[in-house]
Amino acid sequence: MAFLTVEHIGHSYFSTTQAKEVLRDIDFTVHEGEFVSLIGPSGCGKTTLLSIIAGLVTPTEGNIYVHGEKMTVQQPPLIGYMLQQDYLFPWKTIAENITIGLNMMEHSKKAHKVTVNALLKEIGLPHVGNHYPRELSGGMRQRVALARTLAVNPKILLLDEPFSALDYQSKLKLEDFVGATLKNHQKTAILVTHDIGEAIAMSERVILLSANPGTIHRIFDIPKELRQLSPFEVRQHAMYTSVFQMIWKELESLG
Ligand SMILES: Nc1ncnc2c1ncn2[C@@H]1O[C@H](COP(=O)(O)OP(=O)(O)OP(=O)(O)O)[C@@H](O)[C@H]1O
Repeated sequence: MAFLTVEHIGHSYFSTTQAKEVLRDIDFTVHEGEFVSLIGPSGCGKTTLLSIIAGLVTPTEGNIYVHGEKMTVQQPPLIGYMLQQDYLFPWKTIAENITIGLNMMEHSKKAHKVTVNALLKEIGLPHVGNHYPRELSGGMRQRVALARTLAVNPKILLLDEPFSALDYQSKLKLEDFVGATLKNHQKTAILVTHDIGEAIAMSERVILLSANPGTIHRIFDIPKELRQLSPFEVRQHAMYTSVFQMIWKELESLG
């Protein structure tokens, strides 16, 4: 059974004078532990689709199923979000920031401490728990944001351009880090990105949306040879350029 089923999703935004159809008949499934990317022209509805999957927006048409269960806005699945900005609270320490989601759950403070320490170690920042976000670089802050997301053990991770605010070197390092960490935790993830290279490097499948309204134009299966590599290694592989050119050509054909 598919872990996530996106079934005939359609969405329109309504104002007092008009309705704007943003998504039409979006249909795909994601398996447990799979990493899928959404790409497409600006304004084709990628963020709207993520918000629908997260249960933040009720679609005008269609349904979302997680593990076969129909999702409702009243009872959304436990979703982890990673965004372009890290949204760490500047007045809280790194450890307190990681604990924010955990505090809403019924665990003891001692259990929180164990989780936070394990995550700090995992993100390679074991000694920053008592520091404040302003003392960390952009890449380090995004690693903390990932730890905060993983702390609540979400069913699905939704990544909305989480690397786009970083310099190129930090972006490549963080792609590798996030890819390895999510694999390690066997998390199912959906990434929205404008960077075709990033989508190829991180994903098992790339879904290309066309715009006005957003529909699925084509789904690309990333070759097995690339899927076994880290994102950085994928970018060095001989097959990378041909996959890039194939997706680029399709994206260009959309105008
Ligand atoms: N709350 C809203 N109310 C009305 N229109 C909206 C709303 N949110 C988004 N839109 C419109 O819906 C369309 C799709 O927006 P969305 O942000 O989902 O696209 P996107 O593919 O993520 O864009 P980008 O790649 O530029 O980030 C756009 O035309 C946008 O202006």
